[in-house]
Amino acid sequence: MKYVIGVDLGTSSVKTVLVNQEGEITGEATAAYPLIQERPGYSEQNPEEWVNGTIACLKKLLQESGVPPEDIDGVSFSGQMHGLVLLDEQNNVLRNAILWNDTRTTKECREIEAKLGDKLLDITRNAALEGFTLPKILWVQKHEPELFAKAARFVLPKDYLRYRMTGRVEMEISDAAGTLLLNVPEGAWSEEIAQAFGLPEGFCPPLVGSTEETGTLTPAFAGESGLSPNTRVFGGGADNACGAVGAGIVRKGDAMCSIGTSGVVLTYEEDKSKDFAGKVHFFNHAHPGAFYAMGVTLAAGYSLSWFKESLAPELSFDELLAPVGSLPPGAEGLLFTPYLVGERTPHADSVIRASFIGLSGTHRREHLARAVMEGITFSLAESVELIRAAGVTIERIISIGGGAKNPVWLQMQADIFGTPVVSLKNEQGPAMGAAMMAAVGSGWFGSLKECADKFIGYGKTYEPIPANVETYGRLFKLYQQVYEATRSLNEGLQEFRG
Ligand SMILES: Nc1ncnc2c1ncn2[C@@H]1O[C@H](COP(=O)(O)OP(=O)(O)O)[C@@H](O)[C@H]1O
Ligand SMILES: O=C(CO)[C@@H](O)[C@H](O)COP(=O)(O)O
Repeated sequence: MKYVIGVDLGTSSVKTVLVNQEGEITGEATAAYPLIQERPGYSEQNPEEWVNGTIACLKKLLQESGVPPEDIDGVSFSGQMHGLVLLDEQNNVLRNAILWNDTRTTKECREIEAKLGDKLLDITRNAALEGFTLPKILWVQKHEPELFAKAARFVLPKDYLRYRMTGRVEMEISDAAGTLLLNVPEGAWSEEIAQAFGLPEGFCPPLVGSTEETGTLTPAFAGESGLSPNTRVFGGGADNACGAVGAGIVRKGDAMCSIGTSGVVLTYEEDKSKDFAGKVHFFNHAHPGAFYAMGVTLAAGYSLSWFKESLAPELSFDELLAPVGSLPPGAEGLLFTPYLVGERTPHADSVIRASFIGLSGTHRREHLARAVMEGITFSLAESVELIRAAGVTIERIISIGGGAKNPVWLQMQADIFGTPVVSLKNEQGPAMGAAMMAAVGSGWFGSLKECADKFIGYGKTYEPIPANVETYGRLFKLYQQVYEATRSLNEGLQEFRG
């Protein structure tokens, strides 16, 4: 039997999975690493931690599985998006990586908008957000000019890890899409943008595709990890592209709803001219020539885990949610907006905070829990609405993440989105998507579509219940008013925040 490895380089940990030719996970290892948060809004990591964590995982994977290294055909990656890793001429790391959830770059975003005007959307198809990479580059250029003068190129987190494994500096395209330096429809670096911000020649590394081979392991990395130096290494993808591949979102009409710590609604797109006016992200997919549109709710599962930790830490999620199914849609007049850490889609707003609206003396803990689940789903429904408004037909939504573990929530998603919602039989997340890229790269399948047909099994389908769809339609209109109604209140409260 042959194997591939998927490496999911996340924000809090790296997870590696060993997958056989049947698509079965035969080994798994994770290693955590810290966030460095020196000031409010700052979020950094030391790239060396990613490399050390990955080596530890690979060693464990080999030891525990007993699989001979020569039977592992290939390795590929899923990466936390947008993080800036600056390299000097010799490819030494110049400073800690500045991560996707670092929000120090509001000024730089406004500068990008002022300098590029309409060209920003025409070329990158995305709005300037603090999380993206170009604003981080401009921040270093402005605040650390001596260090920036030494910067020869930049890479993203998983591309740095791949460089350390192969010795080749390349950037994979689905991840490059989140830099604001890529011409997304053309799938090529935008020289115009690089020049507009005075970035040196060669600053953007050569692009590679997700299933494209990027060499084999260096003898040094093979020695440290225990893998064979003949192991082939493939491009990989942005974590959301890998999540989509791992959920089988590789065909027109397919959409994904992921409720993890954050929440994502994502649709597969083939038309590169599709115009979302920057209201949702539009990125290159891992499938060559394809794209995806994506809306993000920053505190999705996080809102429910905050609620559980604050009000019922002694209960499991299943215990907390057990009474929720007997309540009617709307939790008897209670709405929740999930803005615990600000929001991204449809309101890119770091100041807004969450609200319960309509709280009454008759409400009990289960009403609040239901309102939180509904509020998270309404927020994701705003992304669904924006994507549909651009003319996209969504035939079914594959639901993944912690939120897909609860059948009441899956039915709620079908009723609020007004679309059949399908769970996966054996969900493995972005690491599986990464392994699938290695499987296709290794020649096991002709395409990611073929691989998805073999590796991914669907579970139950939840059909929308017409009476609930009607009730939620009315509640959604009220929910959508809460943002504007609470915006200036939150601006006023900002000075009192800890
Ligand atoms: N049994 C459950 N029922 C409903 N929601 C759950 C359950 N378990 C976890 N969750 C939700 O899923 C979230 C975690 O999802 P997960 O996909 O593991 O997130 P991540 O990988 O981003 O940490 C939690 O914050 C919680 O809101
Ligand atoms: O910023 C984005 C996408 O635009 C995030 O999806 C990060 O890529 C999240 O990484 P993890 O939380 O999955 O580590």
